[in-house]
Amino acid sequence: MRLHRNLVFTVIDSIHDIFNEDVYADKAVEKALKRDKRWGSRDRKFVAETIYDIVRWKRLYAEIAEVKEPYSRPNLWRLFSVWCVLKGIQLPDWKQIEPTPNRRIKGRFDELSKTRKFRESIPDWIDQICVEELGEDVWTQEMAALNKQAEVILRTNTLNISKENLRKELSKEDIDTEPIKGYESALKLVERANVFKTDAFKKGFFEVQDASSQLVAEYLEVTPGMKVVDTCAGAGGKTLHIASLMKNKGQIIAMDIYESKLKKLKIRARRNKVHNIDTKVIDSTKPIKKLYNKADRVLIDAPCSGIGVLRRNPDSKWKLQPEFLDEIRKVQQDILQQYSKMVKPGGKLVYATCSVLPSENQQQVDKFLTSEAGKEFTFVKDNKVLASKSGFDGFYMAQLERKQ
Ligand SMILES: C[S@@+](CC[C@H](N)C(=O)[O-])C[C@H]1O[C@@H](n2cnc3c(N)ncnc32)[C@H](O)[C@@H]1O
Repeated sequence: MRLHRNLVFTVIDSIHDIFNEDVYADKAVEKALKRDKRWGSRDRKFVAETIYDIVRWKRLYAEIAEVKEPYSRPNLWRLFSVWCVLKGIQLPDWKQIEPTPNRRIKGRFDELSKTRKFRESIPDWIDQICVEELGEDVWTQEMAALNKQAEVILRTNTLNISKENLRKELSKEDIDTEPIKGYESALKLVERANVFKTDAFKKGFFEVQDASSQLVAEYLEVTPGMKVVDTCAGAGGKTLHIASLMKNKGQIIAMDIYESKLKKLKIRARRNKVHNIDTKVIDSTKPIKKLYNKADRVLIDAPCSGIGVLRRNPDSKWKLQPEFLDEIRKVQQDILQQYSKMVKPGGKLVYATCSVLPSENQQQVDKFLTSEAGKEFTFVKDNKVLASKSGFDGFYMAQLERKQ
């Protein structure tokens, strides 16, 4: 493989932004891909995948290269050299690249690979918490799975097209997909492609959504005509799925503390031809109280550590802080206590996270069920989705029913 200077310089600038300037990796990649309109799909793939690789393996590469943060330009080039050697790419003869014997890099890689926190490139504190909560064996497998590149999964918007017809439409646009057993509306891309450019996307035939995430709306067991509150709706990934399952009939109230996210949801709803969503910003306790005892279904897709979706957001490993985890666990319990009151007697509540940590998942549900507010509910079922078992994101979902 021949390395192109402008592509590699873009990678170096981007990892500088991510590691030294606290820019989110997806934003840095977005910016990088806008740098040169002449780049073809292979160039773009190189830029995006190399940035994500170096972000994912930062700790391992830094240990191999013996560099410390904040990374100077020469040290960013050293990280890049490690990436090249481990990928089997010959180091170019450029002045930025110090001659480093491949033997030395490979030797350090073999040595460091004996220790999980280096091999899987994970901060000590996350490794420690996950071992405590999941046990050595489960965590070792889980972390290896969370370091794999995520496949692109689509959710058919069955309001507008069937899964089979969507396959045909996409194939006309040279995108091959295959169904995934056990996931009603999901299609997996055979090869990565920019699906957002397709006519099928513009016509609202699908959304990009991981297969595990697609289990959440189904867990709510909605039917057309119900009143459903999606309390942490964000930009509406799951709200749109709920609307599809309700066949556009009934009412969905999509709530979030950020108006900007709900604005994005509205744009997506229009493209999806969804007409039964009302949005409501949670700017006080008022909008919640107004809905006490009113909803057939309440979804709490709670803010969480995101440890189940590290395949997609590898930079979270470096941005996450122990204090944030403590804080978010408090928010999760608080949300459960308050928002559960919107469920009407006989109605159902689903609590979900994209984390695999029991302290954010079943322990939160257990704590809630033994509290005053939780006494009104019975536990129906839960699903602990591990990336290592499912092949998709790590997720948790629990269904509770309010007593009559
Ligand atoms: C896991 S994300 C939701 C993802 C979204 N449901 C989807 O499927 O695309 C959690 C959301 O909770 C919101 N949030 C954080 N604190 C909240 C609170 N106290 N009440 C309601 N929403 C909150 C965040 O803004 C974020 O959008």
